[in-house]
Amino acid sequence: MTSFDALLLLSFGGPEGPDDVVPFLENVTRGRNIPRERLEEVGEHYYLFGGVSPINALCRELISAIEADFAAHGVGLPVYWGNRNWAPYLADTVRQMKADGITRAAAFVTSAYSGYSTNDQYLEDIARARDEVPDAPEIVKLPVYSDRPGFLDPFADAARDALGRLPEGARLVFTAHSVPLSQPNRELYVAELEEAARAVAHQAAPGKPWDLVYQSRSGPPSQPWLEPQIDDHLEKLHGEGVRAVAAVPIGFVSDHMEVKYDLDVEAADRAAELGIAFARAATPGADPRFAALPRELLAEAAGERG
Ligand SMILES: CC1=C(CCC(=O)O)c2cc3nc(cc4[nH]c(cc5[nH]c(cc1n2)c(C)c5CCC(=O)O)c(CCC(=O)O)c4C)C(CCC(=O)O)=C3C
Ligand SMILES: [Fe+2]
Repeated sequence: MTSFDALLLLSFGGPEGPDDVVPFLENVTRGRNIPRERLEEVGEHYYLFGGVSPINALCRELISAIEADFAAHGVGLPVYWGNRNWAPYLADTVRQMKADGITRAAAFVTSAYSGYSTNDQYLEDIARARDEVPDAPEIVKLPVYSDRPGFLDPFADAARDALGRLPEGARLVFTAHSVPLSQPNRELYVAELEEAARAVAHQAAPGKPWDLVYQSRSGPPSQPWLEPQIDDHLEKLHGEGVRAVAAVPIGFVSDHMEVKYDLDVEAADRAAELGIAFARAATPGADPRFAALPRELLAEAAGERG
């Protein structure tokens, strides 16, 4: 760990009250060609929860769990937190790190996969934030971790738990955030999602069928995105006689708005209409095994540098 002097938790950010919702959505979608109706619809999801996204509280919980893991293993690094789209903004965090004398930080991102939205865009965030701060500390993004037990094992337990709440013969349905087919590195994102889903299915329900589908589609209807969407897939499964579904949000690390609304409200409603029993598996969140990942990745990254 000697080659790093801080850990940076890098996340998406979310609104913390009703007045934050519109400016947050403007930050997220600046220059991204998202239809106005879609934004108004997503705004309503946030207002339904008092304008508060769950994501910032989840980051605070994860930081506490990482700090506990560091303390238990004698790692003395401070943990910083910065976001792409809401306070604490990454540039402000980098400025604070500089003021504190940090020279070389490792970044743990709250997204496990390769792909533009899930990896490359966070690298752009780091570069932009560093540009804003004179003599900014070096920031090295830790590798993607969708194949690590610290990420997969909590999902496997959660998938088993969700199946346990359903009648026999329930189908495991993994979900991830859809992205445009034109997005750079989309193939890598999909390949890693399939690998992760296969590994969790193998642990939670060996030999049973499973599916990988998508959720939270955005963008103009004319633009093709990854499919099928979970709602359409529920209909198809219903047609095949499936009467129970355990949804596993393998594309996410915590229960943020896409999970709380798009799965727990929207997909759950659709399942109820179809007469499908529906259970949603928990995400890793602040699971100690997940919170140990930054330390494990740090040790590997430091080791590689000798
Ligand atoms: C792959 C992926 C992840 C997983 C990786 C990761 O976790 O980073 C993710 C996470 C998240 N996405 C989030 C929120 C939003 N994403 C949007 C829009 C978009 N997401 C996209 C992709 C992804 N998004 C894309 C291709 C767009 C279109 C615009 C663009 O090309 O950028 C919009 C605009 C409205 C809408 O169109 O939905 C919002 C509000 C939140 C916060 C939730 C909370 O507040 O709890 C989180 C964690
Ligand atoms: Fe998103």
